[in-house]
Amino acid sequence: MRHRPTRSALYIPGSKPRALDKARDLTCDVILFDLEDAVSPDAKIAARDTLRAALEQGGYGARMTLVRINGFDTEWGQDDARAAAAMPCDGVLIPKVDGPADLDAVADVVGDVPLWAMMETPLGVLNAQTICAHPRLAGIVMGTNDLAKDLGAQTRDGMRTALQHCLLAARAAGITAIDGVFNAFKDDDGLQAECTDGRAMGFDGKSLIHPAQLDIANRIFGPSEADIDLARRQIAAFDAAAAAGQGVAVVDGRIVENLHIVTARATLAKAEAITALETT
Ligand SMILES: CC(C)(COP(=O)(O)OP(=O)(O)OC[C@H]1O[C@@H](n2cnc3c(N)ncnc32)[C@H](O)[C@@H]1OP(=O)(O)O)[C@@H](O)C(=O)NCCC(=O)NCCSC(=O)C[C@H](O)C(=O)O
Ligand SMILES: [Mg+2]
Repeated sequence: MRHRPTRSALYIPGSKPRALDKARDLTCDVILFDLEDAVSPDAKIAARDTLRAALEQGGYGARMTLVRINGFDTEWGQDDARAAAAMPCDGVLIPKVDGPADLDAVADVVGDVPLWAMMETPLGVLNAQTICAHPRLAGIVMGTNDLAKDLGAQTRDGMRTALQHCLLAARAAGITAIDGVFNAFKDDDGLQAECTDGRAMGFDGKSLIHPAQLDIANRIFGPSEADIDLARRQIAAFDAAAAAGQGVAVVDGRIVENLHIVTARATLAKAEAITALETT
């Protein structure tokens, strides 16, 4: 079960001290410290030191901290990986993963640091099963901008098969899956619709580009009061049914079986983990 909250995963350019500082007070569950696309080529080398200093200074609380490096097919990738391995972070996020060999190559450089993969190339999506089954992989983040570019997709629906295929692979491997970004960061209605869609598909959270997007993602990917109340009532009804020798209960006119109790317990565990994170 994935109990560490990942409702909101905010990209922060590793080259921007002001944004790195601001992130200490933001309500994101995951911070994606970026050395890749959010950093211009002329700022990439200096960004490593800027980011290392920010992480060493700390203040990011219990949020999950991942460092996105440049790919090993670029001049920066290997040095980024070496630098990230020495930073106090929870994992290294690898862009444009095409197959498990890309993970092996980074694993050889970073040692025991957990790996995360950006799923954003057609080949990577086709190889999602072997990528997600990699023993070092802790989670995936969808890269819908790169994916749309490579597919020629003009809408989210054009990427739906890829999104669901990657989600299936992540679930089969028991790892976390975070949805792609919504670029129009001033369009709250659009973000809400896309978060609702991602949650309905099964994603654990949404990657974000601006602090203004945090509240919507946290609300939609977190259990609501109604979800928590239903989970509690399902557990109570099922326990009562079991005590009476029944294998099935009924709540709000719907059957409740053991598998629903697994989901209900996960909902309560997620709510507790969110409360713990927010009070840290
Ligand atoms: C999109 C932005 C360039 C907008 O920046 P800005 O014009 O500064 O916005 P605001 O003036 O509204 O900012 C208000 C304050 O918020 C801070 N801020 C802004 N963005 C962030 C952030 N991401 N993290 C932390 N803090 C942030 C500003 O500093 C302002 O603070 P203050 O001065 O104290 O008031 C900008 O949001 C941005 O750069 N966003 C990140 C873009 C990014 O990371 N892009 C790459 C990742 S997306 C991607 O690559 C996905 C994937 O690979 C794919 O293929 O899909
Ligand atoms: Mg990308």
